[in-house]
Amino acid sequence: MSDKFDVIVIGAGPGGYVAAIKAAQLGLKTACVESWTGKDGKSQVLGGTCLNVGCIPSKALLEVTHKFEEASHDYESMGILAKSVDIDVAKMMERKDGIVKQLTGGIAGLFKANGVTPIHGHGKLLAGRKVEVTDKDGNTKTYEADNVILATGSKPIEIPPAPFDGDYIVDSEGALEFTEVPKRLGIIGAGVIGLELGSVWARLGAEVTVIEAQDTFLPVVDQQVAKDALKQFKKQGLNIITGARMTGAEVKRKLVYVNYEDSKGKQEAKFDKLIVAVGRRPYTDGALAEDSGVTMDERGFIFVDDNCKTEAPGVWAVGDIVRGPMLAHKASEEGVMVAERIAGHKPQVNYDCIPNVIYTAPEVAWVGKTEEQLKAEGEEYNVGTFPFAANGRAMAANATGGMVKIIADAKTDRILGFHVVGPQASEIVAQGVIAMEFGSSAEDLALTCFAHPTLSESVHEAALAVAGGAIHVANRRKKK
Ligand SMILES: NC(=O)c1ccc[n+]([C@@H]2O[C@H](COP(=O)([O-])OP(=O)(O)OC[C@H]3O[C@@H](n4cnc5c(N)ncnc54)[C@H](O)[C@@H]3O)[C@@H](O)[C@H]2O)c1
Repeated sequence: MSDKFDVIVIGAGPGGYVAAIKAAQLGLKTACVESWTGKDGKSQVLGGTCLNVGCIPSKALLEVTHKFEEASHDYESMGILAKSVDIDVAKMMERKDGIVKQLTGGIAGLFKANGVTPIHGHGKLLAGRKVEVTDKDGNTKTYEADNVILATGSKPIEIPPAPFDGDYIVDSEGALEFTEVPKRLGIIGAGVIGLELGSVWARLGAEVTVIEAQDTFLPVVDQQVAKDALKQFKKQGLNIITGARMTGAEVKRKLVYVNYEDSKGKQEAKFDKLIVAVGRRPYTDGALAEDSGVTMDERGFIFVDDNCKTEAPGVWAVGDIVRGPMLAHKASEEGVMVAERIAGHKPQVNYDCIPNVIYTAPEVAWVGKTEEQLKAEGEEYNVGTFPFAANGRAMAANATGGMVKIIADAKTDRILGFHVVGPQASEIVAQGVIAMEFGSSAEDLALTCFAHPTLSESVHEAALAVAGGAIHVANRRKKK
C-alpha cells in the first residue's frame, strides 16, 4: 500500500465514512483510519458510535419495545386479543446486534465499491498533514495526505458523583446491553438519551425515574411541544423529576443509592441500575500531536470556520468534535461538504435547516426556531397548530396524542419553525425541512395538496391555521 493519499479521514462514524466515500467518488485517493475492533479482537468495525452503540441499536430496541407495549396494552382496544404477550430480552438483543452487524458490514462493502482504503488502528495527526497509525499490537506507520479530515466523534460525559462502573452505573452504551429488565431504573439527565433509553426499559416493565438538573423540561424544545410531550411521558409512567441536583451515587449490596436535592429538599432513591446521560464530550484523546496546528476551546471542541476548516492548513474537522448539534446527519452533511470543497467545489451546510428528533413515543421532532427563541429575538410571528386528535388517520392508528406546530414570520409568512410531537414525527419533520430549505411560506404549504387520509394532513392544517384558515379544527389565530 502506498503511504501517500489525497485525503485521509480519521474516524469512520457518520461524519468520517460519508466524507471518505464522497471524496473517493470525486476521484480523490482516499483512506479512512478507524481503531474500533470487533468482539473477535481482530476485525475492524466501521460506523462509529451511531451504528455500533448509538442511533441504530437504540432504534432497534425502541421499535421492538414499542411493538411490545402496543401488544400488551393497546391491542385489546382495537379488537386484537394477544394473550400472554412476553418479551425475550436475549432475542431482542440478538436481533439488535444482527442489525448493527449488517449495517457496519455494509460500510465495509461501500468502501470497497468506492475504492476507499480502510486502515485499522488509532490515528494521530502530526504536523504537516502526516497521520501516524498505531495498530492493536502497538506497531506504528506514518501516512501522508494533501488533506486530513478529523472525524473522531464524542464520548459520554462522566460526572464525579456517579462514575461509571460498567455494571450498576452505566453510560448509554451499557444501557443497550442489559441482559434483563431492571426492576427500578434510575436515569440522570432528561435529555435525548435519557428519554429514549428510559422509554425502552419502561415499556418492558421497569419503574423508571429520571433526575434532571434543569427546572425546565427539554429547554431546547418549543415549550408548547415539550409540555405536551411531558404530559404523555408522565402518563406512560416515566417519573421525571426536574430541578433536581444529584449529589452522589453509591453501589451497596447490588443496588445503586442516589442522593439528590430537589424543591422538596434532600432525597434518596435506590435503583437496580443507573444510567448517566448528561451529555457527550468531543473525543480527540491521543488524536492530535502537540504541533499538529489544530486548536480547540476549553471544552475540547476543535475550532473550525463555517466550512469546517481548522487552523492547520489542509486539515478539516467535522461532526461531534466541532460546534453545532451532536447529530449523525449534521456530521454527514459536513463530511460531504468538506469532501466537495477539497475537490474544488463550494458547497455550504445550511445549519438553519438541520432537523432534531427524540425517538420516544410520541416522537418529538423539530427544525428551525422555537417560539421562545423568536420572542427573545423580538421577532413578530404567527403560529398555526393542529392536533393529531382531529386527524382521522391518527385515530385509525390509535395514536392521537400531540400536534403539528408551524411558526411563520408575521410579515413575510416565511416558515421559521416547524415542530411536531406525535406519531411519525421523525418522518413528518422532513416536510418542514424541505419547506424551509426551499424558503417556503406557510401559505405555500397551505396551497399544497396532501393525500387523504394521512398524518401529514396535520401539516397542511397547521399551515392553514397560521392564517386562521384550518378546516378541521376551530381556528384560534395567535398573532404576536
Ligand atoms: N435522537 C437523537 O438525535 C440523539 C440520540 C442520542 C444522542 N444524541 C445526541 O447525543 C448527545 C448526548 O445526549 P444526552 O442525552 O446525553 O445529552 P443532552 O444534552 O441531550 O441531555 C443531557 C441532560 O442532562 C442534564 N444534566 C446534566 N448534568 C446533570 C446532572 N449532574 N444531574 C442531572 N441532570 C444533568 C442536562 O440538563 C440535560 O437535560 C446530545 O448532543 C444528543 O443530541 C442524539
